[in-house]
Amino acid sequence: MSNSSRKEFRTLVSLEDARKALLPFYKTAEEQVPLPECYGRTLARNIASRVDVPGFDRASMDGFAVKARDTWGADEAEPRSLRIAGIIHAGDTPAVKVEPGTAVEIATGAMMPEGANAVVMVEQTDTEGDTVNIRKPVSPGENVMHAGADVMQGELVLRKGTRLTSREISVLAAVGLKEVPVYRRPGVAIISTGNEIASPGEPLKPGQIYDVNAYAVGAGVIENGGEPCYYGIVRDEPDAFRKALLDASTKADLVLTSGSTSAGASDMMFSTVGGVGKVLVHGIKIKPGKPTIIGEANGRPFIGLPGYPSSALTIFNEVAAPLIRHMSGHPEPERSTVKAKMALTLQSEAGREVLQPVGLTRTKDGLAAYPIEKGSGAVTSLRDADGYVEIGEDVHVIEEGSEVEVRLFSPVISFPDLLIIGSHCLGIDVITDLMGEKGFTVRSINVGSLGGFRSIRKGVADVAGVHLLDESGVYNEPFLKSLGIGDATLVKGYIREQGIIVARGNPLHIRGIADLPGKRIVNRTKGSGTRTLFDMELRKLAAEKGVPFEKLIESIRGYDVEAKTHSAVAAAIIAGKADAGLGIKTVAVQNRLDFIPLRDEEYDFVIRKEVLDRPATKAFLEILKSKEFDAELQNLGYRLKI
Ligand SMILES: Nc1nc2c(c(=O)[nH]1)N[C@H]1C(S)=C(S)[C@@H](COP(=O)(O)OP(=O)(O)OC[C@H]3O[C@@H](n4cnc5c(N)ncnc54)[C@H](O)[C@@H]3O)O[C@H]1N2
Ligand code: MOO
Repeated sequence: MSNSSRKEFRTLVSLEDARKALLPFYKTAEEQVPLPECYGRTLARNIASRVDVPGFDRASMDGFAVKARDTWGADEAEPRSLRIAGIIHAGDTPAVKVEPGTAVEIATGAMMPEGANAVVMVEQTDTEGDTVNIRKPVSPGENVMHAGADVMQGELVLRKGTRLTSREISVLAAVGLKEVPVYRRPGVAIISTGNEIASPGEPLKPGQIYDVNAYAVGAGVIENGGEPCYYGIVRDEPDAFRKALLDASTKADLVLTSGSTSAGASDMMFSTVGGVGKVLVHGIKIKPGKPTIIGEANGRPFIGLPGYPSSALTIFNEVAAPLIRHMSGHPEPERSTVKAKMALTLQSEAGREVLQPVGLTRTKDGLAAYPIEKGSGAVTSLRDADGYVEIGEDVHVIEEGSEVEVRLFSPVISFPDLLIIGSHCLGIDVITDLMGEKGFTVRSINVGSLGGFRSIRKGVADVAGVHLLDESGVYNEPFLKSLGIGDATLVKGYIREQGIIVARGNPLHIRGIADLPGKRIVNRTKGSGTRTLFDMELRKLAAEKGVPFEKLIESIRGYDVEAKTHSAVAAAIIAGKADAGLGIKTVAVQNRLDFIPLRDEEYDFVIRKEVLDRPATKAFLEILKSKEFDAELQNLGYRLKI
C-alpha cells in the first residue's frame, strides 16, 4: 500500500514514452533582440534585405576614378595623362563628373562619380601638379563594386532556424537590422533539494556534499539555448518543496529539480508535484535515471531529475535538453558514433535500457571501449568518458571483444598520447604536468592496482601505476607472472613511506602495530596496497603473540570500516572517529597528523610491450629518471628509487 508522502514507482515507461509525455510543451515563442545581443540565438523568421548592399557603386581601391577607355594603351613607357578634376572621400556625395580626359581622385569605399566606370589603383599612377599619369590600363568595372552586388533589395539573406554567429551577424548589420527576430530563450528554473546539499564555497558540515546538479544542469541549459535561473537548495520539507515549485512554475518556462525522486521515505517530489500539478511519468526504464518524474505544474512542464549527478545529467541530456532545444529553436545536434570492441565483459541490467559510459582507446585491432564503472553517484564517470553505449533492455551481457556502437559526447575524440590506468597517486599528476611540457597528453584512470595489472593484460592501458604487495612481501614484480603478463615491462617508480597515521601529538602513544588492539581504527578497501600491508603486519603480530588472526582483528575496533582513499583515513582521524589508520606519510604531513613509519612502499609502473617504442612512452621513461621529477617527488614526500 502507498500513502501520500511515500509512493513506490508505478509503471516504468520507455525513454521514448517519457519524451512523448512532454510533447504538448514543445512550443516556441518569438522576441526581438537588439543586434549586439543576438549572438548565439536562433532566427525566428526569414530575413529579406530592405536595401541594396552596397547601396551605390563604390570604389574598392584607393586611386583615380576614370573612363576605362581613357586608359587603354597605357604602359610604363607611355603612360596616359589625365587631368585631375577633383577628389572624393568616403561618405561624400560626388560634386564632380568625370569627363573624357579627366580623372577624379577617390578613396576606397567612396561613391563613384558620374561618368566614371573604373578605378586605377594609386600604385599604378604618378601625379604632376593637376595631372595624373596612368601606367596600366583598366577595363570597365575594374576596382568598382556595383550597387546591390553583395545583396540585392528583397533578397533572402538568412533563413529562419539559423544559429547566429559572427558570420550571420555581419549580414544582419550590413542590411541595417537594428533588432533581430529570434526564438525566445526558455527560462529554466533549477532547484536542488536535500538537507545534505551545500553550495560550493560554503564549509561542509559532516554528512554534507556540494551541490553538483544545479551547476551541471545550468551549463547544460545554456548549451542547449535556454536561460538558467538558479533557485538554490530547498530543504527536505513538504512546505518548502511546495513553495519552491509554485514560485518557479509561475515564472519559468520549464522547472527542473534534482533529488528526492526515488522511493525513500523522505523522497517527496512525487507527492509535491502531484499536489501542485500533475505527475505524468514516474520511473523510466533506463539506467541511470530510473526514478525520474515528469509532470506539469501551473501548466508548465516539470522534470524531476534523480539526485545522483550522473543520473541527473543523463536524464537532462535525454529528456530535458531536446525540449529546451525545441523551445529555443536550436537545431538537433548531429550524433557522431563510432564502432569499437568492448575491452571487457560487461554485465547489464535486464529490464532497463542502460546508457553505459565508456572511454575509448586505440589498439592494434582498432578502437576499444572500456566501461567507466563508477556508478551514477560519481561525478567523474562522465568526465572520463568519451561517449556511451546503449544497451537494450533485453541484453544481459556484452562479451569482451564484441562490437559495440559508441555515441560520442563530442564529434572529435582526442586520444591521449599515454593512457595510465591503475592506482591513483599524486606522482601521476606530476608526470602528467611534465609530459604536458614535452607536448604529450596523458589520461589517467583510477581503478586500483589490480585493475591496472588487468588492463595491461587486456591491452587497454599503455601504462599501469601499481603498488601491490605479494604474500612473500615483494611489491609488484610477482604479479606480472601470476596475472599472465610476463611480457610487460616493470619500471621501478618511487618509494612512498607507509605507516600508521594518528592524531597530532599521538595522544594514545601508539608506537606500532602491536599497540592497535583495543584502539579504534579506520581500514582501507580490500585489494588496496595499504590494506594488504596492514593484514600482513597483523598476521606477523598474531604469529608473534600466538593468537589466531581472526581473534586479533576482533580486538581492533573499526577493522571492517573501509575508507576508499588515504585522505578519507586522515579525515576520520581528524574528525575523532578513529584513533589510527594506515596510510602514506604525505597525507599525514599534509593534514598535520603524526606518523609512525612501517615500511617503504614501492609504487611502480607496468608498461605494455607494444607501446615501448612510442615517443610518448620514451618521454615518460625519461621523466621518471629526470632531476625535475625527483625534486617534485621530494615535495610530495616520496623518493625516487631508480
Ligand atoms: N529503495 C530504493 N532506493 C533507491 C532507488 C530505488 O529504486 N529504490 N533508486 C536509486 C537510484 S537508481 C537513484 S538514481 C537514486 C535517486 O534518488 P533520488 O532522486 O531520490 O535522490 P536523493 O535520494 O535525493 O539523492 C541521491 C544521491 O544524490 C545526491 N544528490 C542529490 N542532489 C544532489 C546535488 N544537487 N548535487 C550533488 N549530489 C546530489 C544525494 O546526496 C544522494 O547521495 O536513488 C537510489 N535509491
Ligand atoms: O537510475 Mo539510478 O540513476 O540507476 O543510478
